[in-house]
Amino acid sequence: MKIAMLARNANLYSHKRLKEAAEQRGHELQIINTLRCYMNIASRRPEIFYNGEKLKGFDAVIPRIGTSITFYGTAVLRQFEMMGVYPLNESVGIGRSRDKLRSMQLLARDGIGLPNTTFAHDPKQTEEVIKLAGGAPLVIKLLEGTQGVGVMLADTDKSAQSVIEAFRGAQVNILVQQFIKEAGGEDIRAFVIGGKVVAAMLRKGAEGDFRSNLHRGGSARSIKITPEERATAVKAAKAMGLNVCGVDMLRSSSGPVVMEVNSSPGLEGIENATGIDIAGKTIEFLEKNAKPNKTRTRGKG
Ligand SMILES: Nc1ncnc2c1ncn2[C@@H]1O[C@H](COP(=O)(O)OP(=O)(O)OP(=O)(O)O)[C@@H](O)[C@H]1O
Ligand SMILES: [Mg+2]
Ligand SMILES: [Mg+2]
Repeated sequence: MKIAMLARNANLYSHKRLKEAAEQRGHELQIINTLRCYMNIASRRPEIFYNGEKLKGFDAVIPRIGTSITFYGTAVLRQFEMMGVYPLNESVGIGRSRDKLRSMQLLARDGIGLPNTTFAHDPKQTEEVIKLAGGAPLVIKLLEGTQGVGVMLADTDKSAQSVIEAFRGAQVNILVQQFIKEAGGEDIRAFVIGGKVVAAMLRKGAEGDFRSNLHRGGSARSIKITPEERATAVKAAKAMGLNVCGVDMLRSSSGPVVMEVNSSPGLEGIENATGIDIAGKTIEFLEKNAKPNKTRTRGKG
């Protein structure tokens, strides 16, 4: 196969591992800097150019699009889709995953367990929103945060109110969510490839932090998840329309609840914690599925 990987930094662990895994299996993998691609949206003749040359002959594309370039990155990926190149994850699925509210709505529709979540535009509804989410303690999240930045815990209704009002005043979109205290600062990352959980880890936040993100100083270890957790992760991936993703869940007293689904999950934490060759499994998935014009998005946008 000839594989394109849309990524900005070729030296990141995940990117190096995917390249290595592809080459080990006899494929060619070209790292393409997403922001340096330019496109010709010509009628019936979609083209992408890179460093002055037309990109052609690719069987598959691996999107590793950072959250800061979602708009341009998904446009470049969509152009590959229009050309009939098989995407590891489709542009539509990535777009969904980048908006927490949109993701939650899709997951809720499919009956997937979620923390009680509320959203409002009008600052006058703050009190109602707090009540609807079940009252303090509450978690307040920026709609487009990542790596745990922009996730806050409000201990009282009063502090929740002032945080919500501050963000609303600054025109920032937020979610207000029930705090799952019984999770004890731990969450589960289930790594899904092609409708199966291939690895799972338990992440624990740094001392005194309720956020378990590894980027915030958390630690991780391999765990065996329950059949219910496994089914929830698989269902969440399907609801989002993602072939490869990291499903983050909390262990609540009423079973697993999904916090978010990451469409470009990092490989370093999960490979180190579990010893599982995620990069190899990803390339294997492409070997089985990457056929020309197999993308479902093609023609749908
Ligand atoms: N409702 C909640 N109850 C308890 N803990 C929570 C809740 N929501 C988030 N957390 C904790 O905060 C962390 C960060 O939250 P979340 O994953 O939603 O944010 P993020 O910034 O998008 O992170 P990521 O880098 O994983 O995309 C979670 O991993 C979890 O440990
Ligand atoms: Mg996120
Ligand atoms: Mg998270």
